[in-house]
Amino acid sequence: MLTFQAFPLGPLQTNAYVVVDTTRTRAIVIDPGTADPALLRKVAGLQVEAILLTHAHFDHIGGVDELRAKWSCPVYLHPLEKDWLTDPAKNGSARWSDVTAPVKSGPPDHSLEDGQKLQLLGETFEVRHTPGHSPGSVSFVCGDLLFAGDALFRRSVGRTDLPGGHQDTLTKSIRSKLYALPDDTLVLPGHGPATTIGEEKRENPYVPALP
Ligand SMILES: Nc1ccn([C@@H]2O[C@@H]3COP(=O)(O)O[C@H]3[C@H]2O)c(=O)n1
Repeated sequence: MLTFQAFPLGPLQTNAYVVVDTTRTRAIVIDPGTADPALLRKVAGLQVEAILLTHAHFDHIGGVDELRAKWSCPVYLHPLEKDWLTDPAKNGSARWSDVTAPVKSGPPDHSLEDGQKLQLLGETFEVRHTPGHSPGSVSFVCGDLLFAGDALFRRSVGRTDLPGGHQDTLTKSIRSKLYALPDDTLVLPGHGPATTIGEEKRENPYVPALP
């Protein structure tokens, strides 16, 4: 069985996830907001196969280059945000100098697209394009795990007032791409605690499931 651990990192306590394979030899990292020592200790001695980005706001990407350099692993990002890693204006770090220094890294190595199936850790990670919080937001489905980025939170959803955000688009993404998953799917969001699809369909005040 895959195992995973959340690391809430940085000024916005953004969840980075380390997912480890059944043999406990390989890992992937989702949304490394910083190259935090605890996260680095977790992957020390493992082969990091990839860094997956749900989107490229600064608080999800600050650890990208350090991890990529240490493990020579590729970085995956949706093409609508391909320029955001290299541009502090686009990734938001230029705007919020009160909470962050400018965040800048090299460009992504690979593009993600809706429906793509990534073979990582001996498992399939399906990409679902879930725009609305940002244009290139994606979620990753692996078995009964959903890495939802900032699309869906426990009893909340991502903000839609930032550049490229759009509320109706987010609502549509959540209903069509995430609520379509089985109720017992464990939702691992970009901020805050885990939840399940069934709970959010019943209890989420921002995007109730349609009857
Ligand atoms: N003090 C701050 C500074 C920045 N932000 C931005 O809001 C975004 C929420 O989604 P995110 O992808 O986690 O990125 C966050 C910041 O861009 C924020 O919400 N609050």
